[in-house]
Amino acid sequence: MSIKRPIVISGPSGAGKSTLLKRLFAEFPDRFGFSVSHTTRKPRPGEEDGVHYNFVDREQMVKEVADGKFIESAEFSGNMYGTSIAAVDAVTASGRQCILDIDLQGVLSVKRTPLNARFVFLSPPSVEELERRLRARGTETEESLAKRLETARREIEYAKEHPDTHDATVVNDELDKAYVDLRTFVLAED
Ligand SMILES: Nc1ncnc2c1ncn2[C@@H]1O[C@H](COP(=O)(O)OP(=O)(O)OP(=O)(O)O)[C@@H](O)[C@H]1O
Repeated sequence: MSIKRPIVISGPSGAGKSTLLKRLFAEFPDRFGFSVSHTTRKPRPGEEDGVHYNFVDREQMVKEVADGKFIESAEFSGNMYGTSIAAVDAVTASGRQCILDIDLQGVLSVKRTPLNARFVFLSPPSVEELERRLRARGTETEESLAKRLETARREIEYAKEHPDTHDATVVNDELDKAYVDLRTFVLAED
């Protein structure tokens, strides 16, 4: 069986991307592989280097981006994030379908590459609910929370105004329902 097109999931911070992908990888460990992004932000409790992210310092990342080692990279909330060519190659080499979790700037960059991905936008039910969830997650300072909410408003607005950017939108209101919707999208034949 040939490997299917990569899938890009994007959506505001706190929309539930990690939560839903964790379920997907638990249900289909052999079918899907995660493209591990690089970031210059500090790990959150429970995050493992090389698993959730490749945690790097800014100097190293700036150099590798300049050396052309990244498919996309972007500045978000005061930190750099990016997808290295090696991260996608590693998944493909394992024989799995690649799943990428990237922000809107990354989505627009990936669209200009030959990756030929399918795109799904994960939306929170509202910005108010997003704020509640981010506060409950307890990972943000007031400053980073405000930045994330501001970016979320822009991303939701952009997705509304440019519906062609994504092949599907999943609203993460009730988690089980959102998971079924996401699962349906990722399993759909190209
Ligand atoms: N449907 C849901 N109902 C209630 N809480 C949810 C739901 N989905 C996710 N959450 C909670 O919301 C918080 C944010 O989810 P998660 O960390 O998965 O978001 P994310 O999109 O991966 O964020 P980031 O991009 O910042 O990593 C988590 O604490 C998670 O447990």
